[in-house]
Amino acid sequence: MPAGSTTAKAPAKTPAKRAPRAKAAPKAQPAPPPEPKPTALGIRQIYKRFGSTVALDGVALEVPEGSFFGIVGPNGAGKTTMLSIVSGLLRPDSGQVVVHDVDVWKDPNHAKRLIGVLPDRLRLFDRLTGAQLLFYSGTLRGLDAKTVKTRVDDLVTAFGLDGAVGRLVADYSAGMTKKVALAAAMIHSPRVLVLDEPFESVDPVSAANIIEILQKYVAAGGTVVLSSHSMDLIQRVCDRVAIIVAGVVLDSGTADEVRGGKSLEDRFVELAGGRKAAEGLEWLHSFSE
Ligand SMILES: Nc1ncnc2c1ncn2[C@@H]1O[C@H](COP(=O)(O)OP(=O)(O)OP(=O)(O)O)[C@@H](O)[C@H]1O
Repeated sequence: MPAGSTTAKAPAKTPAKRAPRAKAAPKAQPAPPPEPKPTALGIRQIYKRFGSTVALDGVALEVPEGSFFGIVGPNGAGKTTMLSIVSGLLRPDSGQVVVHDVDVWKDPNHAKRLIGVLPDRLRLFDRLTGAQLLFYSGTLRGLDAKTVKTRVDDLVTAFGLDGAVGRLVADYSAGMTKKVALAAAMIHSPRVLVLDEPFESVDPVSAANIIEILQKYVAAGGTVVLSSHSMDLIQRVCDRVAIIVAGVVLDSGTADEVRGGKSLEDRFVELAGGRKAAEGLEWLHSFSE
């Protein structure tokens, strides 16, 4: 027997009672990619000239349902022209716009029921009071009087216009006019809101209020497309962005994709061709009197 070996038999181990093996948890499957959202607004190869000025040079954009979509671009880039075409106010030379599968230019009546518009140059019936204007807007959209009245009351409260609705719109300040026009654009609960510079002239408290209204609208499945010169605001509230320069979309996508790690303002300045040096105005510094 080899040294070191032992004859003592180890006591036979009574097999420990095994706990019943827990069923293996099913392997976690990677979450399927989210279904792409349907297109709320499709802008397809839009061209528009005014005489020799090319305002839109083949603009194409897809805006998914439930987006808060911001359009930025320098003065004269074509933002208003594009939003006017999208909302059926201006006919393109060629191209197509669809809103929830309805062709804006083939079926304008149907398309306009789906869209609420805040145009750039407001042409409101300003000899009406705010309340009359809102009532008129709702009635024009085919709502019955009782529904319009309820919605007018809700909108007036939401936009903080309580003290102003009895006055003529012609006497409103620029910001109040913007707010009443925005309320009028929403009264028929459209599926897409097209807003050209909605925050221009609006004070910061009212702007925050409007943003909250729009965010709730988007959370409920509505789609907002707006233009603004406030890069900070667009960066803060929009989940998708397009940068338009000289009638061409130079970049579009999620806000993070477009920013590419920079601020939206820096990216905008980069695409818009950089800042111009403020030279040649020396005469401005030699005051006449
Ligand atoms: N009715 C019109 N007649 C002639 N030219 C026009 C008309 N409307 C727009 N344009 C021209 O088309 C181009 C695009 O103008 P648009 O108003 O769409 O620009 P924008 O991006 O909205 O500018 P801004 O930021 O200054 O509001 C500009 O060169 C403008 O002068």
